[in-house]
Amino acid sequence: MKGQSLRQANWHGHVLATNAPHPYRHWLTGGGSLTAKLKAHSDAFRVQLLRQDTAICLADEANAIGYHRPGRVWEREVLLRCDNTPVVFAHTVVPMSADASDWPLFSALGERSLGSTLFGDPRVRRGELHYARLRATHPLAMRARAALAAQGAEVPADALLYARRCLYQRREGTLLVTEVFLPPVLKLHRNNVK
Ligand SMILES: C=C(O[C@@H]1C=C(C(=O)O)C=C[C@H]1O)C(=O)O
Repeated sequence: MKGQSLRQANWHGHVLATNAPHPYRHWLTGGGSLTAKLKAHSDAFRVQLLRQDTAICLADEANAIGYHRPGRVWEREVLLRCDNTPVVFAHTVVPMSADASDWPLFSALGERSLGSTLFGDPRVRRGELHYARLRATHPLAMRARAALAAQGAEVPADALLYARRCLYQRREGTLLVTEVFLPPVLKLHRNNVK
């Protein structure tokens, strides 16, 4: 959809135009694992687990995971850190109907990257990437800001937060990953080591 730029977060089919200049394009687009990409742009990569428990999914993600209305899911939230700087707030939800055979490693991930279990598993199918600019009041924008504030780091009040979302499927299971990119990600540079 040429020319269509990023739109406000309601996720429905907003495709990042391939030609529109966008500071976050490098991070919002592209296949492959975000973990791998972040590792290539830092000397030290870490997943900081914030929470992994059951929760009620967000209103704008219920439909994407096959729920008719917001309902209980397994929820995982992490900060991805490059050289100890938080650069992504990631939020993943899995329907409660999923069983261990659908996502065998999900429940015990800890601070291992989810991506390390998704990419390279031939049974995992990755859906389309959807993009959004999150309103300041979007729950994930607020949670990202709160997570950073709890770490003593601030996201400038006027900073626009851009996110992408992708549905993964494996056997009968679905898993929805939302990655909120934090302004410091723009300062990363590809390292020459790898
Ligand atoms: C899906 C990936 O896994 C990353 C790691 C996550 C985690 O550990 O919870 C969540 C989202 C991703 O940014 C990836 O590396 O592409």
